[in-house]
Amino acid sequence: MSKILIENVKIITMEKQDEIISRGYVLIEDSLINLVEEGEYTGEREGLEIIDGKGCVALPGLINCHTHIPMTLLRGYGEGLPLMRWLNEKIWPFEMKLNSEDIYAGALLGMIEMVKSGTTSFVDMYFMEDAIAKACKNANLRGFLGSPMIGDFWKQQIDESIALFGKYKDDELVNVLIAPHSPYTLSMEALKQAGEVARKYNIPIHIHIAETMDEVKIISDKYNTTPAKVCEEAGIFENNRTIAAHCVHFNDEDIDMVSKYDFTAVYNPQSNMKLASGIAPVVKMINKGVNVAIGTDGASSNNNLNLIEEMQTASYLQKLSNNDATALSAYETLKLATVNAAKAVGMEDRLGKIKKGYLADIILIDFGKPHMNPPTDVYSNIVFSAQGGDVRTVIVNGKVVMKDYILLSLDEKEIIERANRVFVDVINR
Ligand SMILES: CSC[C@H]1O[C@@H](n2cnc3c(O)ncnc32)[C@H](O)[C@@H]1O
Ligand SMILES: [Zn+2]
Repeated sequence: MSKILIENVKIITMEKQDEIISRGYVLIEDSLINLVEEGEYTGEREGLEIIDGKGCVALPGLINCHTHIPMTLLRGYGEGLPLMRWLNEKIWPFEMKLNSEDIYAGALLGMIEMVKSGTTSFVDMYFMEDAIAKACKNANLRGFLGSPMIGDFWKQQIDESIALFGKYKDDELVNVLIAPHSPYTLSMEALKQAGEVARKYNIPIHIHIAETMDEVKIISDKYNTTPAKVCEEAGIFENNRTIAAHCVHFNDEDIDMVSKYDFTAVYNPQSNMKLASGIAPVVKMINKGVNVAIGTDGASSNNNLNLIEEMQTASYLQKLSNNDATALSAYETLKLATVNAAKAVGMEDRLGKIKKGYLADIILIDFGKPHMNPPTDVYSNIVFSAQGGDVRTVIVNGKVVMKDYILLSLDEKEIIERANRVFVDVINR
């Protein structure tokens, strides 16, 4: 059995806002958290891997609820375009040339970036998810992976998802989702089938809904209703867990409707700002009881996968757009990336908190940096003052993947060089 002791550390459990252990320890046995206590560890030390957490704050690993991980390869590609032109003119022509090795290279680059900024789980949608699953295993990151259904090939794509589910159903790190791309890129028949297959296999759905006004118009012209209502009519939400990216252009009726389902709206503020898509009604959704999580979207519309930076933008944008400095506090924002995200993937009793019996996905943030002091309000310092590079140590599923800023499972230099080579190759193909 592997045992890790993190000691001398301040602990944010995310159980309650005022539940902060000012100096304590966490004992990890294999993949699980076994003890979370105040004070000194007095038990047997032989065989323990010790992590001294002095000067650090331990918190649950962050969960990025909407990504297209291999799009690190397209970072900065297709700049300055709104969504529909960005997809049609730049992104989709580039993606048509990608093979599974390219996707694997891009996924590893994304994983380095995520680990270094404190993300331990991510909810992804991309072509050839099997290559991304392989990268998850090599990097030791937790993935919730959906092979997309898009356009006319959805029947064979749904079969790919079922095969992927069969392959990984007992895996500790890889979880498979059903991923219909959106109501505007799929027929009603395809959306219905996505809902049915998700119910049959009891798999969550990952989809884009109501991202732009262009989408709202396309759907209104075709169905005379909203994108969210089309998904409801297709039975996507019925007895399914749905993780819906964007939800920017939800009206009040859409919000009331989704609040009745096991539905998570994923807020992607930087992508929505960069593509000028709009501002999601996050405060309204939370007040109506909708579970809201947070995601970066792909690195091409962001341009990074840094969830600490995303949390800061998330909160500031809601404060500004609601004209209310109390909107989406630091603590509420941290919940989007931990507790609410765990609920989104149906693992609220296993992920998103530092708690006995939970999976050992833990990060240590370095409070020794000038910009992290004085630590007046620990939540505010993490969400508003910290930078991705302040993440010192990362543990996923009880394995240390970064210790004292050094990556243990990935060769950073080699992965960056390979991704840069792939980008040039694909452009010239
Ligand atoms: C079919 S895999 C995912 C598909 O989605 C594309 N994509 C990336 N970002 C967005 C976004 O914000 N809205 C819609 N679609 C997006 C990605 O390039 C892949 O083609
Ligand atoms: Zn997306």
